Amino acid sequence: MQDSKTQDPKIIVALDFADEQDAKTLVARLTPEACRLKVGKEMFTLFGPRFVRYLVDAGFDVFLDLKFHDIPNTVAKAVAASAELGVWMVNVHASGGVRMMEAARAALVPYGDKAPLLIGVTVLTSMTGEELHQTGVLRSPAEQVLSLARQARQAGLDGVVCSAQEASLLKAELGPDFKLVTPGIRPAGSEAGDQRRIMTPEQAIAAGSDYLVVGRPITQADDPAAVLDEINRSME
Ligand SMILES: O=c1ccn([C@@H]2O[C@H](COP(=O)(O)O)[C@@H](O)[C@H]2O)c(=O)[nH]1
Repeated sequence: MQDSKTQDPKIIVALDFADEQDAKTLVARLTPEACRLKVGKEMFTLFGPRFVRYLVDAGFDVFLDLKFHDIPNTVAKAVAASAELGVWMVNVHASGGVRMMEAARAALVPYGDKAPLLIGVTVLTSMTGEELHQTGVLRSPAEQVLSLARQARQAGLDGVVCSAQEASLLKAELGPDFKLVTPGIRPAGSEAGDQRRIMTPEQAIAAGSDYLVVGRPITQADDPAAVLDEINRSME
């Protein structure tokens, strides 16, 4: 789905709430001009497609972050089901392989310019190099991210999820049009929590991130809309 908005908000607010009303209260304080929204595994498991449609109907671009990873046929069907929800972006794990990603790409062809952006997850931003090694991958995170991003581009995906720490490398290697979606964003002074490969919003934009996923620094703030405004202003 291409941008129909005049503005192109860079921040994607990660709605990770156990309570649907809490999420809706936050959403009521946000606007589609100031941010996009992400629904992940927690809220989708609790509240399902109905909650996604609520956000789409409210005019927000929605990133459905379910990180599909399965056999090609199953992933293709799941990606097509996501397109039916009218989401703006959907993702699959790039480590599922080129054939799986090609099947996902093909499943979106019938949707034409209404198809969501299709993005490959590379190495989770919560992972350190040591943790990656423990999974059997002996490359550094940057090397593994680049390898998976190359496969994602080969399969025709629109971009990848990576950490902003890898953004300048990927922009240099894969060009300006391949979208980089970067979680692990932490404004200076905020808690890293379980994230490990982090950057501030200003650093992420300077490194070449196209979209910055920000969850807890906004959703757990006393005034989430004010924090979002501050982040948007810091990136101008
Ligand atoms: O590599 C990844 C992929 C996805 N995520 C998701 O982004 C948000 C980040 O939330 P914070 O509260 O800002 O840490 C969360 O929904 C993750 O599931 C990621 O962090 N890293």
